Amino acid sequence: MPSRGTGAGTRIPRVLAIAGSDPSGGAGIQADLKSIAAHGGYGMAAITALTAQNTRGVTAVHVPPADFLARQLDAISDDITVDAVKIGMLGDSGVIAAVRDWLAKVRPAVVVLDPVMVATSGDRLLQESAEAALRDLLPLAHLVTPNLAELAMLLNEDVQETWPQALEQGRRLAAATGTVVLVKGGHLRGAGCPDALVGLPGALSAEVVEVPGERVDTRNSHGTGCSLSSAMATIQARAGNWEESLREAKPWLAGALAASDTLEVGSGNGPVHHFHHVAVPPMPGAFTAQLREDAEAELEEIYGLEFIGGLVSGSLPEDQFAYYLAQDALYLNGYSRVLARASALAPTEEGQLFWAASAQQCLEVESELHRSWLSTRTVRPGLGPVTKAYVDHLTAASASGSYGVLAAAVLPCFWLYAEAGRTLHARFVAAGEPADHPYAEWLRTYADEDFAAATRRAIGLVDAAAQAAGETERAAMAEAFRQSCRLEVEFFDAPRLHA
Ligand SMILES: Nc1ncnc2c1ncn2[C@@H]1O[C@H](COP(=O)(O)OP(=O)(O)OP(=O)(O)O)[C@@H](O)[C@H]1O
Ligand SMILES: Cc1ncc(COP(=O)(O)O)c(N)n1
Repeated sequence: MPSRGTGAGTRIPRVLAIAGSDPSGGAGIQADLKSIAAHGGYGMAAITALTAQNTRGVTAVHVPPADFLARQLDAISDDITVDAVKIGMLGDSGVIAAVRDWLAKVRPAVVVLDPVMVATSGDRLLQESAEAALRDLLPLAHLVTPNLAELAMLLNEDVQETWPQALEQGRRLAAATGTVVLVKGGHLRGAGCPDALVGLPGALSAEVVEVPGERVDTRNSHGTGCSLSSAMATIQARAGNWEESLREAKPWLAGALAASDTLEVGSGNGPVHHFHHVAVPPMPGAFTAQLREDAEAELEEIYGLEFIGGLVSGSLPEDQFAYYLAQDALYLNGYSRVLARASALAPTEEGQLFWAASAQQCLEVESELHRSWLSTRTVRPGLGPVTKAYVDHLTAASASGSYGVLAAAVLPCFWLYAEAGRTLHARFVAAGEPADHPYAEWLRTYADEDFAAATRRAIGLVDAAAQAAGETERAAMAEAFRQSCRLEVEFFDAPRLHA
């Protein structure tokens, strides 16, 4: 019999699940394949039985002829080296005999046996008459992973209610079979959810190696046993150490349970999220569409500001307009510097060119402000508190070292300004563009199609940066954008408060 239980050293372990099918994807081979892939293995599946089930329970079981399972197993081992095997639902004694023969012939380096008998829903997944045959199969495994009810059934004993009693039962099963037993605390009561490896003297670093865990408050535990045993087989093929394998698999499973709600699968005991640790990049356009949705409140606030109302109607006091222009000029100078930094950080030449051109354009607009608008005005306010806060925020974003964060921080000055400008101009046109309007010339500058086009390109660049970013960086991008939106609102409100 194989006794090593280790296939250490394989780079991508080739892991075979011999198990039943759960068409709803939460347990059985479907869970096994996800779990194997989640741990970096190459998954294979020989199907022992078909079940009709969902998160509420099993409605039918069909076990194909055992000969056909033998054909599947031979087809695999005739061609492929199997680094680890995970065995789940077996159905009946004919299937068990086929698996036993194949194991004896091939002797895979790692064999994990999850003695599936009854589903979480209470439905039988192994004929009662096959229980003895399953017991006889245990010594062919290197690791057996029963839940508390299965542990008791395999020993013909009562189900244990306390953890120390369960561990004692685990010892008896290890002694009876000569394999390492993983005693699982999933069905215990209480806040803790421990698991423990129990082995004969010398098999592990101690006779009982416990890995503690917190109980995750969820009813989505469908397939946890399948997922854990497949994870153990896959990690063991690499690590060659059961204790290390459990220490890696257990927190992963806790994360999969904690993230299970995000899947929204079924109305019963739902599946766990096997790939909770893998970030999925947003679809093109999705990140910036969300930013735009989040900025709606700020845009509405801008439209409601006294400054904006006065600018459109012409009733805005001149000193407030002058203050606004002066702050705009000061802001643009700082803004140009951070745009130049965005150009320096941009990952593509297209982005580099765009931000550099925008930085230059900004300085041109600033000098035009001085030439045409500020030179005729006598009031020269210094750097206002909002202007300073906004430029400081952008400078901090440029010092963050993240191109994505910086690009997101500079975006509202394009986007909110372009949208607000378009609306203001439309209102001015709707009012008949009165000739004696004091701010007519200024309002006309808002109808700039080149600026609208530049805004579209800036949005595209931020979206591309979001797709390339990880989840943490994307969250920082959204936060930098949101803060700039707030500062846009404050910037338009500043003349009322500080002029
Ligand atoms: N609520 C939970 N919080 C954290 N871990 C859990 C929870 N429920 C189960 N587990 C873990 O899931 C794994 C499977 O344990 P369990 O005792 O439920 O086995 P099982 O009954 O064979 O699984 P299944 O529910 O798939 O039949 C163990 O590692 C266990 O600690
Ligand atoms: C095909 C198949 N194999 C195993 C299980 C056990 O999983 P659970 O106890 O979580 O229902 C299952 N329900 N279906």
